[in-house]
Amino acid sequence: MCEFTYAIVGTGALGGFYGAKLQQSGLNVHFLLKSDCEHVRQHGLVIKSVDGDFTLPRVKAYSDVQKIPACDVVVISLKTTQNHLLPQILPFAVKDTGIVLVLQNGFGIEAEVAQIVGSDKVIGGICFLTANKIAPGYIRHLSYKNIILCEYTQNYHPGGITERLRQIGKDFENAGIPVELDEDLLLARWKKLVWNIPYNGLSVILNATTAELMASPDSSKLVEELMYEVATGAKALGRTIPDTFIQKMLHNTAKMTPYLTSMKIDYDERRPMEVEAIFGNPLRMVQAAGTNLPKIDCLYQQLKFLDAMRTAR
Ligand SMILES: NC(=O)c1ccc[n+]([C@@H]2O[C@H](COP(=O)([O-])OP(=O)(O)OC[C@H]3O[C@@H](n4cnc5c(N)ncnc54)[C@H](OP(=O)(O)O)[C@@H]3O)[C@@H](O)[C@H]2O)c1
Ligand SMILES: CC(C)(CO)[C@@H](O)C(=O)[O-]
Repeated sequence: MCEFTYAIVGTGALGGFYGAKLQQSGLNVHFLLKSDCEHVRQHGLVIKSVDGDFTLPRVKAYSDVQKIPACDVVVISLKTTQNHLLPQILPFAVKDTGIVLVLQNGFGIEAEVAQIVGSDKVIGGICFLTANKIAPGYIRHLSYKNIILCEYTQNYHPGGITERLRQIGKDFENAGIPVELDEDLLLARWKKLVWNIPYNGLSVILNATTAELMASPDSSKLVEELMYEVATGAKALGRTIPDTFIQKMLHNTAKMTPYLTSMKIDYDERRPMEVEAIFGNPLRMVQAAGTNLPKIDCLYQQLKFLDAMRTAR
């Protein structure tokens, strides 16, 4: 089987980390950047990682997508707030026989990408990573790194384990990233929302770290109630999230090093927050199935208000 070539669309914390690991393992990786392009072209990428630091002094860095050779796998690692750019990017970056791998948080992005490239070209990846970009081309990897990979199919029907899924999985595994292949993208995405909905949302509204949210009986109760409401949403779409999964998330997060969510960092730095991908899209899908999620909806309205205030002030 031929070696896949990779394009990283958005070389920030997540794209920079995974892209650098793939290149370090010997693969041919092309990096699309915006403000950091010139710096990275000159100095490469620096990864400061709990697993060991490394530098890639030479990387193929581009600011113009039309200059990237079409690749076998195009990894979307922009913030979802920039996804309106994808129709201008993806048709150039992906080969006719290629695949688009969505590594962003949230729900419903694969369906949007399928509108651009076709539903047979889309794979979803759920990332358990804590990393930040702390300077141009400088990424700090704090903990976790594993990915769940799933085929996307129209209407999120379980997609099976395909050969191409296995090959991408192997590429990441060879790069030192633990990968799980799963058949059910919809369930995997909703399980990730069990974490992102309460912690991302409440960290902004209550101005708190994960540790602070878990230390107070009031906020930890709210976290738990929101998690159960996510499970209700998944159930409305025909998927079951077991209680044991929720209890494990609560337990693991309580033990986690105090963590400022990416939504909180975006809010504090006055950047747009990923409100639609993490809250709006899942809420709309569940509402279309006839179910309301009042606590999540309340959080969504508050976050939308704060997001709008960022540009109004
Ligand atoms: N970081 C994590 O640990 C983590 C974990 C799980 C999931 N995620 C998800 O992964 C996604 C990416 O998050 P992130 O933390 O990696 O964000 P990030 O550090 O902000 O990276 C996004 C990158 O995209 C670049 N970009 C924006 N517009 C661009 C354009 N037109 N062309 C090329 N590059 C462009 C940005 O460059 P500029 O800085 O120049 O704007 C930035 O470096 C999000 O959906 C997030 O929720 C992240
Ligand atoms: C949940 C998380 C903190 C760690 O897996 C991270 O993946 C994230 O911010 O979504």
